[in-house]
Amino acid sequence: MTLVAGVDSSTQSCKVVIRDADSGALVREGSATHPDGTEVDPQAWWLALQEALDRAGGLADVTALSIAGQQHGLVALDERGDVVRPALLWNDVRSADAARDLVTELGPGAWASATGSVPVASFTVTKLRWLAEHEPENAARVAAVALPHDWLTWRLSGARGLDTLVTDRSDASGTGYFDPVAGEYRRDLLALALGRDDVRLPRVLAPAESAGEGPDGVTLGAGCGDNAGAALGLGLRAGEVSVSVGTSGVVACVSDSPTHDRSGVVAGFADATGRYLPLACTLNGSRVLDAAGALLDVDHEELSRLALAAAPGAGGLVQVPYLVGERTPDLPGATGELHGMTLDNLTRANLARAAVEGLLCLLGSAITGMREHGVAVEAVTLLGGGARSEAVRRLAPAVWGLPVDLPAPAQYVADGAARQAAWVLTGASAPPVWERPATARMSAEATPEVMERYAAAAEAVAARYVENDHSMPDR
Ligand SMILES: Nc1ncnc2c1ncn2[C@@H]1O[C@H](COP(=O)(O)OP(=O)(O)O)[C@@H](O)[C@H]1O
Ligand SMILES: O=C(CO)[C@@H](O)[C@H](O)COP(=O)(O)O
Repeated sequence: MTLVAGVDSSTQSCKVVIRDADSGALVREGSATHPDGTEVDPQAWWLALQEALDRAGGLADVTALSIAGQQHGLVALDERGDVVRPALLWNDVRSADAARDLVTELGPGAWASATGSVPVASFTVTKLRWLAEHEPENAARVAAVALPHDWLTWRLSGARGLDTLVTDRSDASGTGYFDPVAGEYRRDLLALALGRDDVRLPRVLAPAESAGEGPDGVTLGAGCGDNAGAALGLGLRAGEVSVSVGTSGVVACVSDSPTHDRSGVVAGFADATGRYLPLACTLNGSRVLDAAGALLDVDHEELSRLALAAAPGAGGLVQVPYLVGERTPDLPGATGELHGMTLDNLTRANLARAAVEGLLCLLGSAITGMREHGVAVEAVTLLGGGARSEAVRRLAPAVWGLPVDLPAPAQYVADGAARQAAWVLTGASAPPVWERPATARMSAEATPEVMERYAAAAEAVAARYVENDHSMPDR
């Protein structure tokens, strides 16, 4: 049996799956946690990767490996290959002003046609502008810029020199200085952000191209962004839509053609197979549930039980869950709000329900955003850690008014990376055919009034944010 490994180096943890390259059957797996925070020393990811690989039984009998990773994070390297400063992650919104300036300087239409996306604070390009403005000494030391998955692949390959850095088209498309249609970097946009363009960028490999050799002689794949990894792991076909409830919330769709949404709601990313992956991403995801559980002092199971014990609409309580600011809608400095409190409705069950409904409504607005920009959404496949919540699974079809397909909880991002690794071994024109995960379809009577009340509350939050001149709170 030929074994392949897939890694998901995500925001909160590192997960490894080891699968049979031919059938895709799961053989073993392991995971390790990442530190909290929106700036992280990449060394912590490296240590977590070693720990997760050990827990998954090591690489001695593994033939190929690919890494999928959280997108956008700025890993700035100096001439010796050392990190210049801790990485700034996709959910670090300190570059919100830089994003606004960059969009003003070029215009949203020009960004969308050049890169498929209008940059928000998550994008690497805005972090480079922030670095140039706020840490000029660090900015001057930058000799190469990598993304989390590029850096880990490079370390596994022996970190032999900046010229050996590689990436893939899916993750490059989230930088803000890559054109996914031409498959080329836009160094002019990098220079616009950093003030110079004499910086080495990872070579962009083809989907099934090898990135060289790693430990134990393992063949390395190019890797990919985590959302592209999930699409490959689920085996999403063109037109199929997924909703991931991880640290971020992501509505994504595999598409044969590129998108260029100048409103910025839909990011026009590439997928890991040569196609496209238009997606709408929220900054708030599973942690809305984590926070509600902590507030009510219950675990996830009890939070679900409480939420399902309350009536739809939580007795009038509406949570707008902008707990870490928000990206879709683009309100990086906003804070969360709880609306509609009365003596009667302020119960633990309603608080739990409002948290689950608030999260689902936020994701529902992202689904609406995708629809408004041309993506047909007839049903969605639900994944990510937050999809383990029974309340999320049961309430999603009602809040979204859509059938929801539930695959068994699994590491679909890591699975996609493993499938890419198997593809590198075949060198074929398409990834190996692995059985698609079986899904159970959940349907429910739609409760549009929940989304309507949420939309009114979210509008009030947005209006206040604009009135307050986009002030960023201390977090
Ligand atoms: N049963 C559950 N109900 C709700 N949330 C859960 C449950 N199990 C895990 N989570 C949450 O899922 C998140 C981790 O999901 P994951 O998709 O691995 O995130 P990421 O890929 O961003 O690191 C955590 O916030 C965790 O608390
Ligand atoms: O910023 C994005 C996509 O644009 C996020 O989806 C990150 O890629 C982080 O993913 P998770 O850790 O939440 O899976």
